Amino acid sequence: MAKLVMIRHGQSEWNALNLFNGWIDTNLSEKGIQQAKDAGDLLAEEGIEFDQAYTSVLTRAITTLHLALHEAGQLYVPEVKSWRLNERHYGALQGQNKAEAAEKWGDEQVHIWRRSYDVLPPLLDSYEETMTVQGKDYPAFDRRYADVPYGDLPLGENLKVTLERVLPFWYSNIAKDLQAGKNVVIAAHGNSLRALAKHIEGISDDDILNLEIANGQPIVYDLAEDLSINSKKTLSK
Ligand SMILES: O=C(O)[C@H](O)COP(=O)(O)O
Repeated sequence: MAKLVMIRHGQSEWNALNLFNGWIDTNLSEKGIQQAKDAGDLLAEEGIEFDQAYTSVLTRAITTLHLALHEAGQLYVPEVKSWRLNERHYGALQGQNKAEAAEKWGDEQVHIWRRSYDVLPPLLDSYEETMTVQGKDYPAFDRRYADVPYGDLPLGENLKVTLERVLPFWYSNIAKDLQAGKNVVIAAHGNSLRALAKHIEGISDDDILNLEIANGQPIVYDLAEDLSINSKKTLSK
């Protein structure tokens, strides 16, 4: 039996501003830093000893992993970062305000873009190096993606496409560790984790619309050797 813990990063600066974040690299807000530390306290209380950690190549998830592991006294745990665990790419919505988008396109359309399984958001026309929001430059695509084959970089993703790029990494790394009985922690993003939860829990394309994952609240799965779920619980303060 192995434990899999999934943590959505703490609140980001763009979550706080209600902006579509996606692949844009933003920091944790003060609240997000506290949420990440709280997640570490909860894991310490739970007494889980991790063998392997995974995260994306986005700062908000990496920082969350480090703060949580530090708080849990397990910063030494080996970690692997992969672009495949990144947030879903929000296409041309990235950097836009979610409430303003709802005023422009309607609540229902924006909800479909945010939560449907297979409707794509408006796509970018081309890869942008950086984007400027509120006078600040943010890297969009940079050297952290140098090893990703050009055609694999998204111009916008729905949850289905997100799952399709998460799954190769699940099979090549995470599932193997779990089958070997290792306890694994993944610090990632609302939608890359929804995609993984869909796969692990066998959630239907329709029901996945209703799954929300909160910032900084660890989800603990106890998994059998065939990766079926013995139990699942969400930790919160
Ligand atoms: O990318 C984002 O904006 C968030 O991390 C997730 O946003 P959502 O809840 O709108 O999918």
